[in-house]
Amino acid sequence: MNIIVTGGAGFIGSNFVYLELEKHPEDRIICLDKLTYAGNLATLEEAMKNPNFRFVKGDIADKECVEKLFEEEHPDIIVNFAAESHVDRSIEDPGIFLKTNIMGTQVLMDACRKYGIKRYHQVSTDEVYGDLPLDKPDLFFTEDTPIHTSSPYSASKAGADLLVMAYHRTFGLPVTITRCSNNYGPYHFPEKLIPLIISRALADETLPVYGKGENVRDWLYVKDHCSAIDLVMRYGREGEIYNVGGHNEKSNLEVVKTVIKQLGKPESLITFVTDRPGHDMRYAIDPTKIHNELGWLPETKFEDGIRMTIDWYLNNREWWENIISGDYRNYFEKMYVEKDRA
Ligand SMILES: Cc1cn([C@H]2C[C@H](O)[C@@H](COP(=O)(O)OP(=O)(O)O[C@H]3O[C@H](C)C(=O)[C@H](O)[C@H]3O)O2)c(=O)[nH]c1=O
Repeated sequence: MNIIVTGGAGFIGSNFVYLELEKHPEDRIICLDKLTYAGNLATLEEAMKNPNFRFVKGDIADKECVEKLFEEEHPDIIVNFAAESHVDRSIEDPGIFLKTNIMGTQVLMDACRKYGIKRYHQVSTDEVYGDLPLDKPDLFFTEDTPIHTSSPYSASKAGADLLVMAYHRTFGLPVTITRCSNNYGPYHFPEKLIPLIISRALADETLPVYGKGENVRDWLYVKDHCSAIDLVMRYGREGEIYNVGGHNEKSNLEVVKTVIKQLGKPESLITFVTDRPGHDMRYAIDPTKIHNELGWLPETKFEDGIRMTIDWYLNNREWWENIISGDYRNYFEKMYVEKDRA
């Protein structure tokens, strides 16, 4: 099969490219990526050596570029990872989130209708469900939980999900959606909590924790997430949504302290900073449906996953040091350090 992976130079997309090349050597993987600040060709260096892999630089919201690729590659499956994903950035500047996450999804699906495909798979997020309270630990997001978004980011992802389901109902497009909890693992861009804490702790810099650090996230090792997507896009039922979660709920402070401890750094680096506006309190996923229908379960315990992740960052310093020594450093200072002083 020919599979177009959009956003394949980003965090989850690149992990997915590697999983597909290894698990399905019979398939051809075409990566379409705009190479925004969060995309990185260095991440795909190994994939580039594989004759079954092709990289194309382009924007999913660019109709001409997308149609040209469909004409060249005759894809069977499209997996859409391409998205602006950072909640804080969406609060600063929502426009690009709507353009890429919603309009980009529309352009891709229109191409699917025009040229015909076997499956369009949308990679979505549990943030579309909003949040859960801390004092009701037995509540989880299921696929029937109503959409209730908090940030421009989650609203844009929810808008895209609604559009995907509308294309299924109205045009009969063979679609599936997965909604995942927070991913962590190799190639995670160091603006996100875990890699940010690792990279800053290694440099003995302050570690910004929003509010009191009580917010809870359900951490999912990225490779487990990728294997779930692989199953759903091949064997999931058309028109269905599948939640993908790790059952690894941790408060942000717990996560930060775990990383600091493993790196042998002092807790005095922790700095409590102004909270994120509209900050979701708790995410927790019930993955019963994907387990019952497709036999998927997360394989990686948080204790193992975080150790592997820290080791990866220790062994791949060049990858993230190149990122944080560039423009991103200025962005970070503006977003966190100045805010902290205010
Ligand atoms: C960057 C940063 C974050 N935080 C807090 C904010 C959150 O409660 C938690 C994780 O934040 P992060 O921005 O890494 O991830 P989320 O906002 O939970 O969203 C992530 O997971 C979902 C599922 C997606 O869909 C998003 O695309 C993805 O970015 O740590 C801090 O306390 N300090 C910091 O410096």
